[in-house]
Amino acid sequence: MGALRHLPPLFRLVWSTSPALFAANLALRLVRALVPVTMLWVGKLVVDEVVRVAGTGADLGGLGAWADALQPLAWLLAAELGLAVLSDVLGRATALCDSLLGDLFTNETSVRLMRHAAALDLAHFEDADFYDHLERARRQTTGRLVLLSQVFGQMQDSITVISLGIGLAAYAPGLLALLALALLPAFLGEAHFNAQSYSLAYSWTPERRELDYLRYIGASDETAKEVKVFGLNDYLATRYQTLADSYYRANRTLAIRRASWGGLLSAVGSLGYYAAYAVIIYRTASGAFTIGDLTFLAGSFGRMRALLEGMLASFSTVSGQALYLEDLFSFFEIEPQVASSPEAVPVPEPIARGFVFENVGFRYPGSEHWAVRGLSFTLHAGEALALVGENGAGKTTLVKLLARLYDPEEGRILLDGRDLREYDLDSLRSAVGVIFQDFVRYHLTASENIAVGRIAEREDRPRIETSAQRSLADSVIESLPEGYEQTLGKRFKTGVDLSGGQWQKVALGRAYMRDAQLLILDEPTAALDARAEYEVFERFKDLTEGKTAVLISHRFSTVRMADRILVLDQGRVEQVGTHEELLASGGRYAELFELQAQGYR
Ligand SMILES: Nc1ncnc2c1ncn2[C@@H]1O[C@H](COP(=O)(O)OP(=O)(O)OP(=O)(O)O)[C@@H](O)[C@H]1O
Repeated sequence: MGALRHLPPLFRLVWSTSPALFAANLALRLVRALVPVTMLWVGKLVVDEVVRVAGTGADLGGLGAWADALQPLAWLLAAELGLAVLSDVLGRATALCDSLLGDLFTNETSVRLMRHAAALDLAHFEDADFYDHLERARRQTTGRLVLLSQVFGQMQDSITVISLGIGLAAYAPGLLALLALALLPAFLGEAHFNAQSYSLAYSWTPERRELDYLRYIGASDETAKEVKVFGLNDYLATRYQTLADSYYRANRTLAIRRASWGGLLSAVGSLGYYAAYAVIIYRTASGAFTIGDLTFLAGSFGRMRALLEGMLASFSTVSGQALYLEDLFSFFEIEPQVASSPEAVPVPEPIARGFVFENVGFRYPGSEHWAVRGLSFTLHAGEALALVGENGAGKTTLVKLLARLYDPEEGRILLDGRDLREYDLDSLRSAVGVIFQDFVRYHLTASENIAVGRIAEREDRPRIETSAQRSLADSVIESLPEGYEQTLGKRFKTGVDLSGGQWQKVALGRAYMRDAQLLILDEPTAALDARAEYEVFERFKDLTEGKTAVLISHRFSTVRMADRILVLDQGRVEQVGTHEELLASGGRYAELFELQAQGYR
């Protein structure tokens, strides 16, 4: 029952999707709800009339007498026919409203979910529990169609039951109470098993996610070649099967218990119904009820029992599904931690002095290990700074802090003397452009793949083409059958995949497209051939002209391009200086440089 508290917010959400459809749906259902009792009543009148006419023993031989005697019956039959047609029309109209409303609702909640997820912190996405939550919420946006029409159907059936109940109460209030009492155990049983199903599904979320993941790596374009050459298929299939089997077993136990108890408790309900029926037959036989009353009462009881049982089943589905709404609504309640403060100021344009890291320390959520700590250095406005260090030294983490994907746990980062947290987040993000090492290969058109660098300018074709030229992506794109309109990647039928280096040129185009005040390139040339790398560097100066740039690379040919170099080791600054200074000082930089140089000799 507690789960039902999610229904009012659900209704508000549905109402906001389309007030007109919502209201039409309710109105149609209200009318439809009253049709059954009216039909049963007309049916009773028909029977009573037939009995009456038969009882008068009137001679129906003459046409006139015949017409006179049967006229009321004809009217009654016409009324029944009208009601039957009305019921059918109303049924179709409500089904139409339900499906339109359901589709709109799915679209709207999906969009809301995407928007909300996008507003959350990166940290959330790196947290498995959050992912489970997101996954559960996501399932709600597609599955809730059924819930909606069930809730509406439930309301309609309740009105029908009440109307039948009023009719029945007029004849036999005691029997009504008997029926309600007999159905109660089945109702409680259903509610109990729902709660159990939900907690089973809930506790298995991580495993269900693993199942999805295994299914994905077992059969996806991105993993197919590695799965084949390593012969992973059997391993993955067996692993899937083992996990799926244990989930199946847990589910089966519950399903069997539910079915057994459900059968038993509903037999109690049937018992109540037949007891009431027996009483009605007895009282008709003893003359207390007419034959018409008998048909009305038997019909009403039958109808009511079917409705109550249906409602019971669907109530338990409704409350069961409403439990899952918890996931959706509580997902919407998650607030981002990295956000703009109300007094936030815009990022200065141009940045006058630059960024200062003051004793910055950061641990990833859930990790004991400091990714960076005691980090202090200055990134001057207009300079190109290279970050060098061994794997795991903290280079990417530093960049994430600079772009405020995370906030430091210790110390602070200043921009022109103000804490980064005092700036408006949108303005900060707009001033910063990052091309990550693991940039995204969007399976969209080539032009969109560059335009993502500044999506607001996606219609600015000259800007896209200039960006492509400068990042050397133009020759790649021009050789595609459909040029800039070519869909990239293999996900869609018309897509054409690129080589690693070609993708990197496209991604680099985003940096030119972005044209941000602070440009961060994480391994921008790792996949480029020697000639392309050389050419990119030729253009590097004009990419970073008048801008502040941060460059992460393991290639010293790239690193040398920078004005200054920061050597990181285990999350701390080990050395800072120009290439020449660092070589002369003979520390870690000189050592790493020498190691790489040796490889080329
Ligand atoms: N999302 C994460 N969650 C937890 N720990 C992380 C996460 N990302 C990185 N780390 C840890 O933080 C430390 C710094 O990682 P970072 O990615 O900044 O290194 P890096 O210098 O960029 O390395 P590479 O040269 O391999 O790209 C490492 O010890 C790493 O294990």
